[in-house]
Amino acid sequence: MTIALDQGWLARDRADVLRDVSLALTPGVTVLLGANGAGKSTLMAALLGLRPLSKGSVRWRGSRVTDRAQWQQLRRHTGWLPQGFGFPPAMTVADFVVYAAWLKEVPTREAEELCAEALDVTQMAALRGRRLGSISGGERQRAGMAAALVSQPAVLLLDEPTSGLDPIQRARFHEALQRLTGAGADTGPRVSVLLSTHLFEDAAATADRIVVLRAGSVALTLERCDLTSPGGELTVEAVRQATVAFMEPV
Ligand SMILES: Nc1ncnc2c1ncn2[C@@H]1O[C@H](COP(=O)(O)OP(=O)(O)OP(=O)(O)O)[C@@H](O)[C@H]1O
Repeated sequence: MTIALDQGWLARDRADVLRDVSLALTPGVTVLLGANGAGKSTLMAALLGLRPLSKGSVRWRGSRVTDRAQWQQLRRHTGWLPQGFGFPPAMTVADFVVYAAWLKEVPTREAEELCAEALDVTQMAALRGRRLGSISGGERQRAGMAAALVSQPAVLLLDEPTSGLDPIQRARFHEALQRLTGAGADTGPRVSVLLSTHLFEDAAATADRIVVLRAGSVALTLERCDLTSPGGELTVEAVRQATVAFMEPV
């Protein structure tokens, strides 16, 4: 199952925030790199239908998304962890994930099991009774990821989920993502993840492919195999060398 943006243009205040962007999300992790203001969050908002395109279209399961029912279908099958999301501090981790399941209209009889699975994948089960205001930033981001994936979405949009996390919490987040999307994951068909970040380390640890956005346009697309060493390893330095020139201002 894929979500795609076809020749998407989005103009605001006389500037083009997105300029003729075409991108198809396929199973695995697509890491979206780009300088501040390149349009990463706007691209996610466009995929979710939160920003109407001036030109172009979003496609879901091969069809253009045009009417309300189609947008509802897309949203039902898409999880989203927005950048700088405000968490209700008094809510427990488990209640937060249950609430997300309710918002996504997960049937009650399935909700308990799916919440437990989401907490397990994100390694948050031991913290299920803790209030969101009493856990670390990294744990909150993993709770946010659990909430985003509780409805078993086909597509998961993660907007700078590792921003502000220390190296250990970043590694825990990478592990959670690998548990969700990696070979042998027992969550059924592989999820298509779009993860925006400023960290080459995120790309090296998680990317199946890398897309660099520059001034609202796709400047570079690379598959993991384009960058890996003969031993199959993808280093931070290899990501940096391949991408940094494409992030310079135009
Ligand atoms: N609501 C808005 N109205 C007008 N311009 C906007 C709006 N939202 C974003 N922009 C502009 O669109 C451009 C892209 O912003 P966006 O937040 O998508 O970039 P980004 O790549 O996610 O940046 P960052 O890495 O800083 O999060 C910026 O120039 C921004 O000023």
